[in-house]
Amino acid sequence: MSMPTLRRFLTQQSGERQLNPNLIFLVEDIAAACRVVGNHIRNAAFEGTLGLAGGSNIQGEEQKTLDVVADREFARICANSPRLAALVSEEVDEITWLKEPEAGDYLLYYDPLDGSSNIDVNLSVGSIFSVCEVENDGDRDVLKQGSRQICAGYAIYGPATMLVLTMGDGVNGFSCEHGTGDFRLTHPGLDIPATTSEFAINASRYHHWDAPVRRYVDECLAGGSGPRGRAFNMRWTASMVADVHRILMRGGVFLYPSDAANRGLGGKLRLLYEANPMALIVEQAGGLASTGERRLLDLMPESHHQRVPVILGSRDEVARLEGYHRT
Ligand SMILES: O=P(O)(O)OC[C@H]1O[C@](O)(COP(=O)(O)O)[C@@H](O)[C@@H]1O
Ligand SMILES: [Mg+2]
Ligand SMILES: [Mg+2]
Repeated sequence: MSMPTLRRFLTQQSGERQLNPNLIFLVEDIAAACRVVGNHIRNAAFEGTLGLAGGSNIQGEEQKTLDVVADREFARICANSPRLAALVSEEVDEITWLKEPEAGDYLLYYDPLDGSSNIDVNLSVGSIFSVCEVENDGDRDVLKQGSRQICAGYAIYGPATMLVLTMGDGVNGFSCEHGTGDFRLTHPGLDIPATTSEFAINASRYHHWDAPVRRYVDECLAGGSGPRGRAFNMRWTASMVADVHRILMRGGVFLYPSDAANRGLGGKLRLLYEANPMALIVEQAGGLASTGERRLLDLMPESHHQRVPVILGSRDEVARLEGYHRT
């Protein structure tokens, strides 16, 4: 079975799908950053980087030392990319401008370490990223609709490190080969089944949920004798990357909805570097991604750390949830 490297995959796209060499450089830098972050995570006990960093980010969340390390590595490695104009990171309050933006330059949005509450218990975590293009010379607007993303992906640091990538033409999974460090195409053409019997939600928030979400989960939990007429399974890892990865591998639906406790903040997950990249990946793999009321990729961002409700995964379940929100 042929397993081309990420470089070979990116450079072999032909015809209309041919990629700009500067975008290839950037994706390779992102992959290098993910490889380095994965190594730091694996060596954290030796490097003394487990535990809290002692500060908090703009979201008021306590930073883990590895949140800070991962952010620094992304910035250090990707800043080499020739046409990268700006970085928007979960861990940095302001936008980092690397150059005067020109039309065709790139904007990189990233969550350097996702699911960081799992770090100290040695469970799967990841990094999420998204790339948009500067439209006009001098344009410093980073608030782009998700549908304008030209590339999105994530790395999962699990039993194997994997990079899952879309360049707007399907979704492909690359595994990091231990020893060479090469990312090789091991999971081409990922496709989310339209139907599923598995959902993922933090059920400890049940008492905060709105009626449509309660209805959906209650119906799933009712099993074979309930309105859905079949048994559902439930999984929640508290790492969006791990939960979305499972959905790409075997289907499912993921919910971090708006609820009575997070509505004032807009939701929990961040639009530009969590929801949008995952929404593009899920749609490109044949699934749907919604706030419950609207397609995520159509939202017009209002601020670069904006939070949103997220419901994504297998088409039939997301469509059903949207239906419950309409009634
Ligand atoms: O702790 P909760 O409420 O279950 O939230 C878990 C969610 O928060 C997140 O950890 C947020 O990501 P960060 O670790 O980047 O802040 C998601 O990965 C995950 O889905
Ligand atoms: Mg995150
Ligand atoms: Mg994070």
